Amino acid sequence: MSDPDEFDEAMAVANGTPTYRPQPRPSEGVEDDLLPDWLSTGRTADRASRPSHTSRPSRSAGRSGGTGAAAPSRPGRAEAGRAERSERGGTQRDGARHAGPAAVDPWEAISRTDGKAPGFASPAGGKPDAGAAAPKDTELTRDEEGPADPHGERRAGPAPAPDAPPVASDPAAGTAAASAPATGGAEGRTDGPARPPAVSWSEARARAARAARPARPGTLPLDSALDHVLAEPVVATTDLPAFDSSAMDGWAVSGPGPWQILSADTPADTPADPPHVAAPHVQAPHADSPRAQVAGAGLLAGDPPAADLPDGHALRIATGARVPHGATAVLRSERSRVRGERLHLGPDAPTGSAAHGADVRPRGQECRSGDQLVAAGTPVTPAVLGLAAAAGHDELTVLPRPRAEVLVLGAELLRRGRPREGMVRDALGPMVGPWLTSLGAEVLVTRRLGDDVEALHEAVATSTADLLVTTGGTAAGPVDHVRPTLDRLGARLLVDGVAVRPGHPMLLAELPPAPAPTGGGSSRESRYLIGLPGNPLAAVAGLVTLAGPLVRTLAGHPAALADRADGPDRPVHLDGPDHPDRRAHPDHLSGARPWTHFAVRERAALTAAQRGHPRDTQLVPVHRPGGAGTEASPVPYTGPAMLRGIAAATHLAVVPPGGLPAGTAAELLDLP
Ligand SMILES: Nc1nc2c(c(=O)[nH]1)N[C@H]1C(S)=C(S)[C@@H](COP(=O)(O)OP(=O)(O)OC[C@H]3O[C@@H](n4cnc5c(N)ncnc54)[C@H](O)[C@@H]3O)O[C@H]1N2
Ligand code: MOO
Repeated sequence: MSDPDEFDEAMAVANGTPTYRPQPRPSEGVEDDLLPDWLSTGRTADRASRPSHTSRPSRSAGRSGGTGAAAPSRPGRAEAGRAERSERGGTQRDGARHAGPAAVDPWEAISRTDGKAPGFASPAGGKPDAGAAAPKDTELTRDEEGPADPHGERRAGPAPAPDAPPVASDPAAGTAAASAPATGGAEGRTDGPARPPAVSWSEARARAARAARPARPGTLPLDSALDHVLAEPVVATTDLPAFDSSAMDGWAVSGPGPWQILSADTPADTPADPPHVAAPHVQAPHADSPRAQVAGAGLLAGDPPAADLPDGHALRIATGARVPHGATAVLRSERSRVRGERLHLGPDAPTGSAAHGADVRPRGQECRSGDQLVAAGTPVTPAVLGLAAAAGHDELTVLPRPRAEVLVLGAELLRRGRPREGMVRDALGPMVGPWLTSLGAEVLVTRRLGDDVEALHEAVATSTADLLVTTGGTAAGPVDHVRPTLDRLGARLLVDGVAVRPGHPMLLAELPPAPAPTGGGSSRESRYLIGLPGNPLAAVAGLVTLAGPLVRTLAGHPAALADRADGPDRPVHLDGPDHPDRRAHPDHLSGARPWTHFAVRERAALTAAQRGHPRDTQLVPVHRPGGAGTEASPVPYTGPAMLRGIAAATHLAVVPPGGLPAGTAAELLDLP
């Protein structure tokens, strides 16, 4: 099929309907000592290997997928009635335009999306956190209550002739002129301005991964450190356990039994559970210790040290309590029997129930003071937080997460209610922010800007976020403002179209430095903008192709190493742990961490042949009900404008140009 877009739509209905069953996510570990290597990884070389974008290639010769088809007009956008609706506007336009996150110091900017504002202190003396905004959701588009533009401003000019030259200094005029039909294939041109050939899918990923590096580390309190990457290892501040402690509720005993109970009030000849044993030789408990409330319970967790336990004696003890000096074992209550004032092994007690050391957790069993518990470069999971606390830490030294803003473009988008009158619901506003969060970004705000080119320019020019992600407006339509706005701002396009279906108009740009922050701003060298195509599945393709590698890099995630090592499309065989590619590309580190679901190089045989695109990589939503090592089935409803298929999918399969026969292994990308 020669028309790539016809191809895309045809593929949407070509796939069969598989049976869907839930499946577990893969889980892998994270290697030690990754971060130091990572931080020293070829920054200079990476910069040098970047394409030069200081002078952007001319767009004077058009850019298409080879069919010469005219750009499909976007429903209603050019219609007078539509413009009129837009001009009625909404109520939040001006407010929304200024509704970006307050400028804050980068070290103040590490905030949780629940609105808490933890301190993020640089070890090098950074400022304490003054708080950062919770993610916001603003709009410049219409909602159920009415149109969103109170002033009737619709600044984008009419669509120019297809071959009109770009006018970079005039955003309205340059809007459509600079946007040739964006088909992204490496070959085939029609009328309209020229674009450079789209880069291959894997080269695009590699460029995104190499574009940036993590910012300076800082410290965060434990309750704010989740999902950050450790910049320093977690080291034990003490032995764990810090003292010999009881592993069971029962009796601390000294020597072989029977034992004399250090109490006089235990009923005679009764099972010893629960005994009521006073421990007169135990020191007075702290006022706030459990013993203060439980008289006669023996030694409880949290009690101060007890006196030595004499040979041949027993003392009631609870799980977690400090084992007194002189005790040789803990005898579980269910394995004991009390007769009068003496404690015996119960009739069913297994051999060794009171052997030396039985049911005692010796000091240092888990670690010694100074032991490394978690390596630098490891993502902070809930378990890491727990371990860090157990090991005596109140805060962790981590890399800041990249701070992202989402700009949703399109005046045809409804924020609430049912699609109607040529308008569609905004499917990307609710999706892109959480997707970026799952990748490791801190999403500051999602703004809806309609088709207002000036609002877009202002939003991009004034943002202090590390990463801006736009949706829509990447193609050739009259109100596709993203590329012209980047031109106007002097941005460098690092990726200008990708040979992938869907999603070929996607782009990645490095923005000029942020405006001088008032009260804070980014600590990073650069700001980036990812332009996601407006077709929803194409936007997903942009997220996995560009946002995944870039965000992982900015966040310092070890999986970014594999992204950076990516290159031109090539077959990948990483089946064995000793395969040289696998050693060079530590993709096995990506694991199933909360925001690292984009494991790379996972593979599965496909149950159905994939015709593939003649020139471009194709990303195919698949479902793999059997989990790792089993086949993956393409799902139906995967047209570029559809999300039904991807919502049912577990992965995106990477189908190289030319397709794959059934049963052939395809690379799989995990989905969040
Ligand atoms: N002449 C050509 N026109 C188009 C080409 C092409 O090669 N030549 N490529 C098509 C492809 S493929 C894509 S993808 C789109 C990308 O266009 P934009 O990034 O400019 O996106 P829009 O035009 O704004 O929107 C496209 C489509 O998606 C809908 N949309 C946009 N945003 C949302 C949202 N937040 N939620 C739901 N749906 C959204 C929008 O209504 C349009 O239907 O360009 C093609 N054109
Ligand atoms: O089909 Mo478009 O490839 O980017 O959705």
